[in-house]
Amino acid sequence: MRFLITGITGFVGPHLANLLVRDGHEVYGLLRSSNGREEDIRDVVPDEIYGELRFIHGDLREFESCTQVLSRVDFDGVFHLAAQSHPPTSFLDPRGTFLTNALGTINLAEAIRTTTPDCRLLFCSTSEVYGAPPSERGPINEDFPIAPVNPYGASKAAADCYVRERAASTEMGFFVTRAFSHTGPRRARCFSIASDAYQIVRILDGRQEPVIRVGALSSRRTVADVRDIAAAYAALMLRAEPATAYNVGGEETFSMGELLDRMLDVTGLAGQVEKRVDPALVRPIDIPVQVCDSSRCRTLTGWQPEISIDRTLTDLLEYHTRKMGQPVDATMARLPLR
Ligand SMILES: Nc1nc2c(ncn2[C@@H]2O[C@H](COP(=O)(O)OP(=O)(O)O[C@H]3O[C@H](CO)[C@@H](O)[C@H](O)[C@@H]3O)[C@@H](O)[C@H]2O)c(=O)[nH]1
Repeated sequence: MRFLITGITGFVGPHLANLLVRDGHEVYGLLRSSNGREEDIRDVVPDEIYGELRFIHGDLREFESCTQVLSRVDFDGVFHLAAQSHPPTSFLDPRGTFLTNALGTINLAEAIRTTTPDCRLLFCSTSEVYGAPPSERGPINEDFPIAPVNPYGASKAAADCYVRERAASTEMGFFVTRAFSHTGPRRARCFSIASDAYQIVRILDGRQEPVIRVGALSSRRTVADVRDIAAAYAALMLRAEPATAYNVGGEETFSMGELLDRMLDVTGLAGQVEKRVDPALVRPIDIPVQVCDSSRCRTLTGWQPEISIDRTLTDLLEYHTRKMGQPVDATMARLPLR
């Protein structure tokens, strides 16, 4: 089949591209006209896969640009991953966040409807649309109320509702995924677990004093590996019901502090670093706990997470070591999983 991935230079996009190419699909990546850089994905895309990928330029914020992209190639499905995905940034730039996340999705969906109505659309929404439901209600399933607590969640909720409404009111094959917390190789260091991993690598390398700047270590999340999330998206593209939302998430729930301690343990730094709360990393409005119920996706597709949290954390540490341009061996020799 022939697929388009928006957000090909983002976090999940390259992992999804790997998987789809390996499964024999034809894969195109959408690059933003102004600053799309194909090379950005080479850190997790091996040469043989990279050679198979094709790229198209386009700007989701412009409707005409979306229709041009969709008119050029006859896609069977679009994985719409492109977004302003950082909740703290959404407080600083709510208009930009809505422009990309809400209007960008409307442009894309409307372009599909008017040019290639048989094309399926996976809209990558988020667990953030549920906000912070009381933890005594148990794991969050898709029937929980939409109640975002930041502009990022609100922008995704708007697009999430729009996509499902369009599919319910028309014949369009549009559906929604709501991924819970995920991390792994390529995770940017502005996100919590990757921020901790990055600092650990710097400390091991002697570039940072043994002090880790942290935010809310008490926050609890069901955490998955990014490669498992990509596999769920691929499985859902083939089987999802139109107008339906699917939670996607890991097996286990951890506090951010527990994950930091695991990384300190495996790198031999436990007890040797100070964890110092940085007010800049403490969010004025935060979500204390989110536990995922992804049984709808699992029952439909048979998908389940395969990668252990220890493997995920080790690969994340290795990724940031390589990214820093350091010889991997010195740091990685400390990791027992290698
Ligand atoms: N360990 C640690 N945790 C921190 C730090 N700073 C903040 N936290 C806390 O860790 C939690 C998770 O934050 P992130 O992993 O940065 O991501 P997020 O804000 O939950 O958003 C991500 O996940 C969503 C899905 O659940 C995505 O939709 C979103 O795009 C993004 O990927 C939050 O409660 C945050 O306050 C830190 O330095 N270290």
